[in-house]
Amino acid sequence: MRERLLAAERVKAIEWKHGRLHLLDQRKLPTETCWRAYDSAAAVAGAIRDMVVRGAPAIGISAAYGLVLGLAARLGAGDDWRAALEEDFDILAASRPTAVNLFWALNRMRERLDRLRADEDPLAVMEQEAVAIHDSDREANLTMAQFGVELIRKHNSQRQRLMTHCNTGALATGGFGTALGVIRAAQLRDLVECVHVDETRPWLQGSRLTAWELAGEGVPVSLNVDSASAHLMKTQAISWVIVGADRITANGDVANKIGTYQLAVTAMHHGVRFMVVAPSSTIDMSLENGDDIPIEERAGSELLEVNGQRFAADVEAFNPVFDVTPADLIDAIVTEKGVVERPNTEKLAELMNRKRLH
Ligand SMILES: CSC[C@H]1O[C@H](OP(=O)(O)O)[C@H](O)[C@@H]1O
Repeated sequence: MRERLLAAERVKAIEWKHGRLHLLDQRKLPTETCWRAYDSAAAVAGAIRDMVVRGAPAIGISAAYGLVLGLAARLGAGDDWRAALEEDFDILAASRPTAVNLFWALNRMRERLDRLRADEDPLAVMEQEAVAIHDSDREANLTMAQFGVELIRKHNSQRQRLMTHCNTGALATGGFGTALGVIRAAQLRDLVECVHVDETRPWLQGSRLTAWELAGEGVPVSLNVDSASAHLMKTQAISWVIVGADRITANGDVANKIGTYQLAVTAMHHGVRFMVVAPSSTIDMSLENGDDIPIEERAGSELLEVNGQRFAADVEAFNPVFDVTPADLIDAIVTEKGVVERPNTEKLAELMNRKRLH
């Protein structure tokens, strides 16, 4: 399966070359392919904030490269670069609040910096660490794709209908995707009759990004408005809802794109299995449950304006872009360390004690 996924790879969102970070501007997809080059930590923080790049793992990877860019500038200034670099850590950490992968990546970069030996070149070491974060995410996705497709086959080895929300593909990660990685693997194992894709308002990650990623690889896709997902689960034989995550707490509660919680409630009501696919860098054991996950609220203009046309004047807009799904609505959490069925605190603690495979 690993080789077949590698052979099928068509899409990437992040490239580090010649000491600069190149990001595919996801605000322009699918109608325009526009790559942007970044050469400072502040500019990368802006790209994360403005969702040029988005998706929990992709945000973490981009922040790691952003820190390398910050270090290059600080070393060049010749001042006490460690103290000056704190400003870059802070600006990157402030870019978006919910995806814990951002903080996991910055912490991993800080830990490597703290282990720097006098005979090591700081820039070379930190660039290697950022590349390692990127590569390990790709490897984790290949592993999770295999774990997830085996879980699907365990319950049903025939072609079946799957549902997904938002975008969890190559555009949201270091490659292949998390939930979309499982769906890609299911397609390669001839297990897919149709993938029902929620358009995922207001940013339309589903209709603009997921439909584009999957259709471009011949995966049968049916796009639906978010409010049709309950009707689909009632009237179609959907076997799994498969989604990603931005932060998973110690008890298995999951923060993910707004709309995920109601999908889970509806899935429980209709006997549809619910799978969350996320690398262990998404698991935040410092939070006991999902009540404490910071939920990002974005500008009301994302709801009230389209293509510069404002829908309604003087109208308040409530625009939280994540919600929290309680662990008891989740059938399985798939990570690169293994699969946790019926997640709870004890099972997640055991999983996190396992050695990372990549
Ligand atoms: C592979 S995790 C992707 C995760 O991130 C998305 O949020 P956003 O597009 O706002 O960064 C969404 O929650 C996805 O599940």
